[in-house]
Amino acid sequence: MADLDFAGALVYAIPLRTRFRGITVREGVLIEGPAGWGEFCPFADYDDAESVPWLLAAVEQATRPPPAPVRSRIPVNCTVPAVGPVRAHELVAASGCTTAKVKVADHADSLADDVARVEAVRAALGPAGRVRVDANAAWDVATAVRSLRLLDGAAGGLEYAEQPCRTLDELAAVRRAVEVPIAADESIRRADDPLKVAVAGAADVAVIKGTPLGGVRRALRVAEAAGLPCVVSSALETSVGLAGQLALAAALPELPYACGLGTLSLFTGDLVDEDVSLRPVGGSLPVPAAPPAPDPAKAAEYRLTDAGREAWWRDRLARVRAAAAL
Ligand SMILES: O=C(O)CCC(=O)c1ccccc1C(=O)O
Ligand SMILES: [Mg+2]
Repeated sequence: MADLDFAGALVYAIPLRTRFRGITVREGVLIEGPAGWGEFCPFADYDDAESVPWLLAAVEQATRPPPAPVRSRIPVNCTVPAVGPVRAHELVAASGCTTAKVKVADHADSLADDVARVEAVRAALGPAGRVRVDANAAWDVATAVRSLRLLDGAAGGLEYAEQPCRTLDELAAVRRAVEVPIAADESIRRADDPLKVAVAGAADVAVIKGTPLGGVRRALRVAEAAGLPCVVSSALETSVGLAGQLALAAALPELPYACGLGTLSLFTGDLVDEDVSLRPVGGSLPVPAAPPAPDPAKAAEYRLTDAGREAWWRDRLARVRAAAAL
């Protein structure tokens, strides 16, 4: 990969507005190549082997133009972290989205909080909106069934529930027991064979994250193998990496649901100029022809300044590059 500027990689750190997936500051690296900029941003708890597809996604974006789009705008959901009902209502009302994804099961005994959050989100969306929940594999089957019945009532009908439990067998058992459609997220990302998800009768919807799946082309193959309706979702990239996720959503043959790509609202800032920043307007995002380049002033503002931490990222990039044989 001689044409990629690994030495000139920009290491960033952007604070989040609310804690999400246990993190308060999003960190990553931007790398420039002949087709533009790519983003390498595996979460800190991912080991080198698990980070390889994240690097392949960055390399693909920096070296190859995206596949041909079949649509030019992508409807997105508002992502509601584990906040109180007043804040949840504000977030949804300010988002301009007609679909909201609500994080649930964030802590032990969260059900009363989850119900209040889901009720507030429904009130903010009105009866025509869609409410989905994401439990990030936190429940066992019995808890999932009990919780989803309650949350389905609180929502006045849930669009679907994302990854209520950890295993495919558990997802299949929940799916048989409740009316709420089931979406697989972690089960797709971490499966050796995404086809198993459909075969196991475990899900109605596949959540496809292009960054951990190794880029747009690999993710398109996973989507095809899954044989289910797909929702493209972010891994909390800046606008640079989100451009690739929009290219993926634009290239899928069918896109029946709003995508989880409105996540820049969880960030306090971005690395590109306001004009090209991928913040949803009126509940959708445009598909950029090429990834936006970082704005030098923004890159300077959010440059990771802790020297030890910066060295950790550069070292990690070198190790993952070696593991990927790039
Ligand atoms: O799907 C969305 O609305 C936003 C993306 C999202 O929730 C997410 C982002 C990073 C890591 C994990 C997840 C998740 O779906 O659990
Ligand atoms: Mg999820």
